[in-house]
Amino acid sequence: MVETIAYLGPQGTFTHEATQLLFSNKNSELVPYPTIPDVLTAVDQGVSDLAVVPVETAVGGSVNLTIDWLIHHVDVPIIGEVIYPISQCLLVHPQHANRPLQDFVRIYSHPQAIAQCQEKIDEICPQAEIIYTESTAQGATILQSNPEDLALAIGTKRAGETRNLVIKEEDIQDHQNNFTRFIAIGHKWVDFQEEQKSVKHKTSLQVTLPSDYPGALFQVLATFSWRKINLSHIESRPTKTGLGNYFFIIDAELSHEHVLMRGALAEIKALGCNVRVLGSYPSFQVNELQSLKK
Ligand SMILES: O=C(O)C(=O)C[C@]1(C(=O)O)C=C[C@@H](O)C=C1
Repeated sequence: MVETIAYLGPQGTFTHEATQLLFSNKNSELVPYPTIPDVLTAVDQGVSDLAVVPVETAVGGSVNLTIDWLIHHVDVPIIGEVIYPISQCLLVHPQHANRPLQDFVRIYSHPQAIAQCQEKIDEICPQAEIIYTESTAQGATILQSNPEDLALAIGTKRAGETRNLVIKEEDIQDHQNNFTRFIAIGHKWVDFQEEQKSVKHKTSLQVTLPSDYPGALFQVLATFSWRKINLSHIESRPTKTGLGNYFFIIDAELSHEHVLMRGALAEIKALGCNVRVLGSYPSFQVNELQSLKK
């Protein structure tokens, strides 16, 4: 049966690339949605089998929209993640390909892509107005359909190629270690493509501390520490029930079925914490963009 996989589109986003990478061995139909809530809702409501969204970027940190929707609006487990290198390209409409960069009055892109290229923009096009879009590929689409607009877009090479735009420059991000973490969610377990090497197995937890309990967070962290379970991420997000009320989101590098993790979870519950397992899943790391070009 053909699986449907929702992703943050349109075609040519970094999320699209990450989705193709994760599911390239599958007989699947990739369906673009314009916003992160639309993607997550599609799988929550059963319109789509699986979904892929960004969850953390190297420059901007956590993608709060993704985390808040996973916590507050949908109830679908994380089943995999890929840490993927982001190569930003400067795109231009062919009609303006030979113009000097100081002629351009606008740049379209996703806020994270702009942040990743801020120094470059200040250097080559400081006069341009920044117009934020829902995705990098949406910016490329706007450029394609408005040839009269003296504008640039920042996004994937593929977004430029598929829209007949000119790739003016590649790798324009300010820092070369520019990775984004994408997660796949779904109600069914998936065998990711065989050549993918799972470098780690992670478990993501949402922990609510008991109120008025001195040192509660310290004790939660100690349950992992003395079992030597490595934590790759910890952050707090508002419970939305009142000022100062927070959940902790903790990523631990072990399967939730491992005896040590089961022990840690039991101990955290015994402390009076509420624990929700957001997912226990393989984590893949792609170091070189070359491995995608197949
Ligand atoms: O706009 C895209 O191409 C996306 O896939 C979104 C997104 C993000 O949310 O950070 C993904 C990776 C890059 O960091 C820039 C943008």
